[in-house]
Amino acid sequence: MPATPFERAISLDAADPLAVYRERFVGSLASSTEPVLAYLDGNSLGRPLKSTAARLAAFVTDSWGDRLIRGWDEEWLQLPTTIGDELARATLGAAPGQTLIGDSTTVLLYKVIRAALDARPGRTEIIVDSDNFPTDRYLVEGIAAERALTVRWVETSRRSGLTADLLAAALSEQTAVVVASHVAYRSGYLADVPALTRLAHDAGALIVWDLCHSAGSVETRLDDWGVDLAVGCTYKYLNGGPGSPAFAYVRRDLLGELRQPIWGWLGHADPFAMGPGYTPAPGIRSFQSGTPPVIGMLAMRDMIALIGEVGVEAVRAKSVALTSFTIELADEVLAPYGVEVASPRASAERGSHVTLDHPDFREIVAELWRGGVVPDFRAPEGLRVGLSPLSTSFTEVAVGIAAVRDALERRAA
Ligand SMILES: Cc1ncc(COP(=O)(O)O)c(C=O)c1O
Ligand SMILES: Nc1c(O)cccc1C(=O)C[C@H](N)C(=O)O
Repeated sequence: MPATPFERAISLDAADPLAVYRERFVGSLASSTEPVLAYLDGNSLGRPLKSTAARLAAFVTDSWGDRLIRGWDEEWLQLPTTIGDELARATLGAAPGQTLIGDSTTVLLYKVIRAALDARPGRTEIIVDSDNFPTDRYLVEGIAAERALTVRWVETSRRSGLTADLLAAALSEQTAVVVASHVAYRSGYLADVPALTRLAHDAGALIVWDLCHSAGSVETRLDDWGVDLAVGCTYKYLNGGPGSPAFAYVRRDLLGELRQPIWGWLGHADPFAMGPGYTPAPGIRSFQSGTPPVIGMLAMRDMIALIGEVGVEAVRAKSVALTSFTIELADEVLAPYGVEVASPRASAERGSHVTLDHPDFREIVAELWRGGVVPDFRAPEGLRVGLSPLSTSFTEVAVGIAAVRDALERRAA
């Protein structure tokens, strides 16, 4: 008799070389066969690592409490670039000196898009796709209005993403900047960053990549891929906690050329001179504006170190195994109830979440949350299963899919 989904999940967990890391997270399962909570939303907010509790407590007593104002000179002012370089090495594929932590994703995106636009004077269009994340679309609309430019919309479907063909058809000698997501927030579509970057460059444009849904779960090789600019959040697969600051990558040879628009004192070459006039700092520090959010940067350090320890290839392999298992169970268990897979079936075209469509999912997700199964809902009818490679088990996936089946079954009865 073929194994049931639960039996298969238990064997997959038993054979998973990364399973040992699950116990490092707060709220991880005591036993893989009896999950307390099937947490399937690590693509929105990652679980904290247990080591983070001690790191935060020690910061209050030893660092903030003991060093007080001296902490700025001794360590804190350097943290945006120190942690930026740690992140660059562990998962971004970027050499030191090009990555900065600070602000929110939205604010950093604004800064890099504006800087890129100003580097392409005379060009009149910004390209963005219609299913990109709202903040990306709204920023592009706002910046276009601010600068009297045109938004060239590329129509993407909520089940796919920005392909090379679609981008090639939209690019022209008027394109100044393209704004694109590496992993689409709804479908999980994984864009071909090197190919799209080459296309943008061939048209003389710059391209800004939103890495929110890939950083920490999908390998990136920003330097090798010739990426111009990239921004991502740290509260999803980098487990930095709610509202942890974002990161920005600016390719080294653009650093002298690009000027970001928010001229604050800590982006100045000599902030403590407090002199007249703004002279940008050399290097990536010119993308900083104000005081770094030090407390918010601490937790991600634990996850960056863990990804470095495990290796991003192993993290990606587990992510692919989890998303593949989710699709396998969706086809087997949920398709008979009319559920459709709204994510790419080819793992090479998929990030670390899977979206399933059904007209009843809005209500069903609310029921699931009450019952200890936590995916999320994205309109109009998508249930997103977020698979955080180092903290999600195959059994959590099986528990989640069974709960969805039970909810659909109750409706059918
Ligand atoms: C692709 C993408 N961009 C941006 C954001 C959010 O930006 P912010 O951190 O400024 O809220 C998210 C998630 O919230 C996202 O998924
Ligand atoms: N950033 C979020 C928030 O502040 C509240 C609730 C959810 C989020 C998210 O991260 C949403 C997520 N980026 C998405 O892809 O939908």
